[in-house]
Amino acid sequence: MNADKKRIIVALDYPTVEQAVMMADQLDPAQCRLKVGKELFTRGGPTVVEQLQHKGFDVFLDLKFHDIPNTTAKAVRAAGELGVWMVNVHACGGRRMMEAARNELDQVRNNSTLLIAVTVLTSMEREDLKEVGLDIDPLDHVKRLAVLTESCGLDGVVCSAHEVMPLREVVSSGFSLVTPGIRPSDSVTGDQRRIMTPSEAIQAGSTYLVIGRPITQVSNPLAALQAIEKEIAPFI
Ligand SMILES: O=c1ccn([C@@H]2O[C@H](COP(=O)(O)O)[C@@H](O)[C@H]2O)c(=O)[nH]1
Repeated sequence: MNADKKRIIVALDYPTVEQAVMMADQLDPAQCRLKVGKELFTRGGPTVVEQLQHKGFDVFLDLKFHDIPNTTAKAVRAAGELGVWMVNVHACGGRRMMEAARNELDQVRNNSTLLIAVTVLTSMEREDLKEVGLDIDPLDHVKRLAVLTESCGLDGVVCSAHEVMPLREVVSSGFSLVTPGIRPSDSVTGDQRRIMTPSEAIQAGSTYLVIGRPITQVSNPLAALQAIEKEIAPFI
């Protein structure tokens, strides 16, 4: 049972701060959260995060840190000090990196930032893993990384909605499962591979749905968001 009714995180993947802020201005912080990723952060830096926070939004800073433990931990600390709602690292950085990040974040005063880890990118399928030397089913790798992530004291993982049900057998119920790769039935897949519709993902048990282009790249973003909210409403 998820008490949090704000289940949609809108990915503000825009090339300019102006476009991102214009989109945020059409949204309601009581209804959704926002994600700032690599493109927008590289353009706008911490200022764009603060602008969105000032408008009342919880911000997921999706920079997927992956580096040596000290560097990753200090970057996560910076995110915590910025007061973001959620920040992430790559689980494949391993135990020492994730534990260092957890410890560093815990030292930030009055901090409530959620720290999660990316397992296998939703754009990857079995063949992609094979090419990088991992000849295994994505689900098996996601499970392994999720169990490792929880044992390092993190708050959740990024995975595809396909993995949510099997993951619940190996992680605790309070562990957040954040799922991008969400595609309403009438939207294009693009570069995503392990996809699900919003209602399927919620019914599978996703804690949060990360949705970008199906909302931000259509002619009427607000209508698209409202349609998704309506689609998932019976299941939350
Ligand atoms: O495995 C992952 C991790 C992160 N993402 C991010 O989510 C959004 C998805 O955007 P769409 O436009 O809905 O595809 C995007 O910002 C990715 O960087 C992901 O897709 N998969």
